[in-house]
Amino acid sequence: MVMKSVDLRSDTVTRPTDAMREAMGSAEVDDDVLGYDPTARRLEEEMAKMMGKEAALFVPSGTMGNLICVMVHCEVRGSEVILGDNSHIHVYENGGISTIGGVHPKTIKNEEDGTMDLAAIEAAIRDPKGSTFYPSTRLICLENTHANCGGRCLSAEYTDRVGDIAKRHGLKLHIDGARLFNASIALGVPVHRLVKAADSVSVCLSKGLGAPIGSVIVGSQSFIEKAKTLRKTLGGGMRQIGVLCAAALVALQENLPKLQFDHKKAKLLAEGLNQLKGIRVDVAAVETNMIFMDMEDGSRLTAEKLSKSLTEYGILVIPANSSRIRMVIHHQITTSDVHYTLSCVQQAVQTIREPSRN
Ligand SMILES: Cc1ncc(COP(=O)(O)O)c(C=O)c1O
Ligand SMILES: C[C@@H](O)[C@H](N)C(=O)O
Repeated sequence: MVMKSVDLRSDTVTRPTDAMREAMGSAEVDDDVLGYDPTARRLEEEMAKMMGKEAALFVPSGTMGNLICVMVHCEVRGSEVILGDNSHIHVYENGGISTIGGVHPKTIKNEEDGTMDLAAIEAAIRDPKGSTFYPSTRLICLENTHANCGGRCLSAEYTDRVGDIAKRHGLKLHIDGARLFNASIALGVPVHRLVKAADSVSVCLSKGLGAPIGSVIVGSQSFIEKAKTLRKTLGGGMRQIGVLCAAALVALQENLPKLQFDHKKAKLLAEGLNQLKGIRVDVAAVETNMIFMDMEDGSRLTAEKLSKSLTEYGILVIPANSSRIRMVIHHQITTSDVHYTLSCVQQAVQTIREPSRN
């Protein structure tokens, strides 16, 4: 019997707030292909300033933001990018950097904390003398926070060290910062400091910030000019985008301060889940808004069975694998939703583990 609906599938599931809808309805707009949409300009200028970069560009999605950044950095045929084997760009973007961008991926193992071993990064850089046979390394990509590592944060110091490697070898550094604001709030470090070493960053407005659509990429003025042309080539040149950017401006104002509460609710949920028999959660690894709930061997639990059972209570989650469920907190999840979820998981686990008792 569904008592209420709690959508923990992702922080991409939020609905625009009334304030966002109002701003969208009254947004000042113009054709952003023929000129500049004034509201888009405002958002882009605000984001460039926050990130400490020269310029910014609104793009329809984080996937397109990453693709554009990789393609601009790797515009020479035979380019190679070093990135994590568990990175969103490598796992969830349909191989776009290769199939569309013609860029060769060189993956390195992501550590549990979302980093890549620094020595392994340096060892993966191609020797320019081998260019007869090998692709040429041109870019290193990081992801902060790291989604497939459970929303783990990369420190500014680690990012700087990767930036030093890139500079030493004449490479560029891109950060997939889909949830960069979550990292900033969790670490207590301003976003511009987290990305100081980066040549480009893609930041999602449509995740924890709760905007309905879009991402923003930032970089140098010349980089963004190339990115704008490529956005058009990829079909991302849009007209009165102020309607979308107005919602993003509201999201920055209203929801950025709320991210800290998302993290607190994630911790509360993680601690409660970890008390349940048959369930294990690495509570210390819950640094931001994501929780990985693992089913213990011999518990009779599987991610498929448990997620299906939770649906009957109105709890929506996505299995990460056969014995792991991912839960993502966002600003439209209340503390009461967290307590309801805990109670439903407890009942669902008991029903699966001890069917005879029910
Ligand atoms: C880490 C990360 N990067 C990029 C993306 C892509 O963003 P979009 O879904 O807007 O394409 C996502 C998820 O959506 C993500 O989790
Ligand atoms: C699944 C993935 O593409 C999305 N970014 C999410 O974290 O929900």
